[in-house]
Amino acid sequence: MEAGGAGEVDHLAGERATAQFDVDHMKVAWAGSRHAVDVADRMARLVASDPVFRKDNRTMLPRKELFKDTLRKAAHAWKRIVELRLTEEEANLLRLYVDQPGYVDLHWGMFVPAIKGQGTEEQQKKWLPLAYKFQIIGCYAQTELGHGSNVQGLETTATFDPKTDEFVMHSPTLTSSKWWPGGLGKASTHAVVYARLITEGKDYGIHGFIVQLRSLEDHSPLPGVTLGDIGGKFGSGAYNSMDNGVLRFDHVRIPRDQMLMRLSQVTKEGKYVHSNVPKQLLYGTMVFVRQTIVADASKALSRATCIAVRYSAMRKQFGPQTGGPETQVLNYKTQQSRLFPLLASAYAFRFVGEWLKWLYTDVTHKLEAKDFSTLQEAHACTAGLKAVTTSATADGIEECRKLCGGHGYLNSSGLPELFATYVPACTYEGDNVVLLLQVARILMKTVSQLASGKQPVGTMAYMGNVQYLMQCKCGVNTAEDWLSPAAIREVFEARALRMAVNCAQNINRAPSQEEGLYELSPDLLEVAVAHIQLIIVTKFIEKVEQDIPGEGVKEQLRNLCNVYALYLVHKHLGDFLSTGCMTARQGALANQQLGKLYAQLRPNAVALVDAFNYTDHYLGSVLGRYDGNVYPALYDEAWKDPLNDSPVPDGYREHLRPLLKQQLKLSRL
Ligand SMILES: CCCCCCCCCC/C=C\C/C=C/C(=O)SCCNC(=O)CCNC(=O)[C@H](O)C(C)(C)COP(=O)(O)OP(=O)(O)OC[C@H]1O[C@@H](n2cnc3c(N)ncnc32)[C@H](O)[C@@H]1OP(=O)(O)O
Ligand SMILES: Cc1cc2nc3c(=O)[nH]c(=O)nc-3n(C[C@H](O)[C@H](O)[C@H](O)COP(=O)(O)OP(=O)(O)OC[C@H]3O[C@@H](n4cnc5c(N)ncnc54)[C@H](O)[C@@H]3O)c2cc1C
Repeated sequence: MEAGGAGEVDHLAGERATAQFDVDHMKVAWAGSRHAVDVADRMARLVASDPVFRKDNRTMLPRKELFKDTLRKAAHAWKRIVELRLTEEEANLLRLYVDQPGYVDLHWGMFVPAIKGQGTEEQQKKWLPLAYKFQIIGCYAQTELGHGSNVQGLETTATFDPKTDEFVMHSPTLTSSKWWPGGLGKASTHAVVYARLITEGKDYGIHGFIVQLRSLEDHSPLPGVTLGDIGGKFGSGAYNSMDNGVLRFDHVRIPRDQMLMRLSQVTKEGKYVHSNVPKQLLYGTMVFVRQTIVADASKALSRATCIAVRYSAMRKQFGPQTGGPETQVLNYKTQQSRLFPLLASAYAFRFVGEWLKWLYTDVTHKLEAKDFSTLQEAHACTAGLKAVTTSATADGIEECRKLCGGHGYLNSSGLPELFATYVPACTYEGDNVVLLLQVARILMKTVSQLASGKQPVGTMAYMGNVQYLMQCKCGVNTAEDWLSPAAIREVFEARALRMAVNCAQNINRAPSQEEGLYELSPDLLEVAVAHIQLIIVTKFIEKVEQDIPGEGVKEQLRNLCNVYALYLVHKHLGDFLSTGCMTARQGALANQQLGKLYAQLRPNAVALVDAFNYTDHYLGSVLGRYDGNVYPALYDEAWKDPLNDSPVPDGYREHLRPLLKQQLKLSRL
């Protein structure tokens, strides 16, 4: 059943009637434009109405069948994209709503961007048309068995042979086996492989190479190439639809022009030439994907909160002492204090994701004009926001499962699979701790440059206001004072800066900078988190300050923004108090205001998740159904489990019957 379909009984109608804002306009605010709502709606319904894209049986499929199902869906999606002549925007949305991780994600999401970002014009002309038409399938083969985070530690070699004008790709050790790349195990014909470039006897470090892995005739691995899937992963269904793979090379030769040569080149004679650009541009594909992962975080968290809010509105437990109807669990203050910050976070991540996309596009234009000044800002923002939003989303999905009680643990709730599919986002595209330490190092560098008068820019500009922020006092006197965006912004800026300065001072006391960074790394993580939370809060405030049409929409977004900020104040009160940014009384007032905001949010909760405009197909949850008619659906769903195919289970004759007979004998004794 789909959102708002005709002829349904809406069990949540009462909830929808209490909304104090125009849901249709909120859909526009969420999606970014009316066009974005319409096109997403069209693609979601196209997928939901196509039986090939059915996914309600996914968690019951054995791995081989699941993988075949993924291949079928990917091929069918491509057929529909071609038949309907979908635009790139429509095609991306269609794939999103198919909602099954598979090789296409890496083909479009990493292989193509790697060639675009690191290939010369000539290389792009040769490879991209093949990739665009799916005449080749590509993946991104960087991580190895022995090294993932430490990219400079990769061991695969690409040794140039001037005699044949070829590179020789080789995996010298077991630990140099490529390990994890999605799509590599079974589907890809090609890969962008990251390997140490060796020419004229010298190791020039990591570079990218396009390597064909499988025959385009019969898909068998090419000579010298060992390929396979790395095995089952966490959860049922979930990321098991993806063929994360292992790859080894035994002296495999590729033409010289398959080295991605936009950033550096090797001549026919074997001379290494590095263009006058920062080496870190090699990491450009990761920066691009980290940016998309932030947008995906809001999608995953909004799905989980949509399920938990709708279910909490229909689920009833206990009731007033005086008797009468049971209470909707959404009315319990504890339920609200666990759920509403997650709902607010979904909105916060949506808007910061929108801003990050703008930043990424802006930086890309500057890079094209050979202006590299914003590269560090792009790295810090993508790495930090990726880390903070994915960690909060993974934790948030699990909290939503608990918020749905026992039924949340059923696969049919959609939450176990959503969690299992989502949680590796904390690891891939950079382990979150490793990424936060990158942000912290940049913050420490910025603090050390303050003394020399260098003015920080971009999202670190606030650090230039050091004199004021190190000594300012929070002016909040009443709970309502916490509704001031200026007050919120100031305490978040002061907290982030004071934590950074304190940490920098402690590092300076260490025998060496390196030792200080090592010893204080747990503190550095917290410094990075404080800075990134400031960015998210700031971008939400800026969003709310824009012109937002629709009755009551702006007010709801302001409430959500305040919930997000004050929830963080409450959660990290220790940081705010220990840095002297506020008093314990002001902390208590923040919490008092938070309670009032939850009460204001309560009548709008169901409508706020309706604004995500998700179909029941995309949500994939019996508990999150648009119509709220949960119990009959839960009951029906149970009977679909293969274990219920027969009333007497397989194994009865061998294992249950003898046991039961034996007990019978004993009882007769
Ligand atoms: C069609 C659209 C759909 C798209 C959606 C697709 C989504 C598909 C999602 C599919 C799911 C999963 C796919 C998963 C894929 C992967 O996981 S690929 C592998 C990812 N691997 C990693 O992320 C590894 C993490 N490690 C690193 O990034 C680096 O090794 C690390 C940064 C940790 C350290 O690098 P070093 O070179 O050793 O650098 P360091 O000494 O620390 O720093 C030197 C210098 O460089 C700066 N720096 C580092 N990284 C960057 C960067 N990315 N950009 C710019 N600058 C960078 C750093 O700040 C230092 O600067 P300084 O000035 O010298 O101090
Ligand atoms: C589902 C999935 C899909 C993937 N897809 C791809 C893909 O398509 N292509 C690809 O190339 N790779 C892929 N990867 C690999 C992924 O990018 C790496 O797993 C990731 O970068 C983390 O690296 P690692 O596994 O080496 O972790 P490790 O670095 O070994 O991490 C282990 C632990 O050590 C800690 N640690 C590591 N370094 C430090 C440090 N300097 N300071 C403090 N703590 C540290 C980490 O925080 C973590 O707790 C995928 C991984 C997963 C799980």
